[in-house]
Amino acid sequence: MKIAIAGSGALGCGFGYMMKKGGNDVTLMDYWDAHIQAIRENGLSISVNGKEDNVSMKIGKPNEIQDTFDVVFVFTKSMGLRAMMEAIKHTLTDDTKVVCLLNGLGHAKTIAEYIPEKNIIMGTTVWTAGIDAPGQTHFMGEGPVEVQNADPSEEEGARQVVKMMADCGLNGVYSENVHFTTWRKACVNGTMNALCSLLDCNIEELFHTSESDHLVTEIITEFSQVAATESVDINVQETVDYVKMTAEKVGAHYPSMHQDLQQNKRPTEIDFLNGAVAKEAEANGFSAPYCKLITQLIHAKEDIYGIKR
Ligand SMILES: NC(=O)C1=CN([C@@H]2O[C@H](COP(=O)(O)OP(=O)(O)OC[C@H]3O[C@@H](n4cnc5c(N)ncnc54)[C@H](OP(=O)(O)O)[C@@H]3O)[C@@H](O)[C@H]2O)C=CC1
Ligand SMILES: CC(C)(CO)C(=O)C(=O)O
Repeated sequence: MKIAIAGSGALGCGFGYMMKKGGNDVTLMDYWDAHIQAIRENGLSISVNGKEDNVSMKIGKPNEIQDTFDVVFVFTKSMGLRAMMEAIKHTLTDDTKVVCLLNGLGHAKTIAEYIPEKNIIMGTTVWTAGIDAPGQTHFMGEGPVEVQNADPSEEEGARQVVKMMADCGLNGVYSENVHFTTWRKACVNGTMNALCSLLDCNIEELFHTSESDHLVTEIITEFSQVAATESVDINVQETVDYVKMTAEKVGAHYPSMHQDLQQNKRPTEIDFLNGAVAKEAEANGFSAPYCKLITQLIHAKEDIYGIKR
């Protein structure tokens, strides 16, 4: 397949690498000059579950890429999705599938402003990744990547993307209910990402604290109440168990929000996670006090670090 990665940070490089190794024609797109230059000059250096490799990859800024693609994976941060969709319009044909695995809520609506629903594939992943230096990244875990077509009549296209990812070792899985999968993943990030960022700890450390059970249960209860307003059934106890199982799998990883806030002093995705839940709760006439407080605290920390939103 002819594939583009729109936003080639940590996860984008990991997916791009795996899909190139699997025999696809992959182009990375990004705006970060030092990263682009490093990959052009020295190739992408990547460690996949501890195994080092270096590959040459095509990379450019969206306006420099004149090709069109069969599939585009968007891998920006949530705040950058709209601008990226605008910037890559010329690389999309009437049939290009756009796959979105970003953490957070509400992305399908943003993408639908740019392409027909028949071409949207939504999903989640628990692969983890990080950037060590421009042009140097790591990619860890075993997946899965769960995706589903936004338009119910377009299952075949999503199944082809699932097969391609499975063939590349990305553990692609077809999701029978991507709304549920997205909300369940939002519960993972609304607990682990927000709390590890505030407490400045990794996931393993968080789950060894005496308060983690209580905090995780309260936050997931609020996510569940808002999910119900969208007819998505998030069972609190099952989801707490799922979050703990995910935490055991990813271990001492620092979630992407911790990487943003504490390590790189960049804006966080909190408004698309706990912030979105607090806002939707209020719009529906109830409150989500844990999510609201966590959002305010993350924004206060961004202010202390002088991070512009
Ligand atoms: N990392 C992880 O383990 C996981 C991440 N996710 C989700 O995937 C999505 C992408 O996340 P992730 O790949 O971690 O994001 P990154 O921050 O690594 O990359 C996103 C974009 O940020 C910019 N960027 C990153 N670092 C720098 C830097 N130092 N200087 C300048 N620009 C930089 C680049 O875009 P630009 O140059 O255009 O600004 C890049 O395309 C998010 O929604 C995240 O929540 C989901 C599961 C796991
Ligand atoms: C680690 C993981 C899978 C869960 O927190 C993640 O989604 C992230 O780092 O953003």
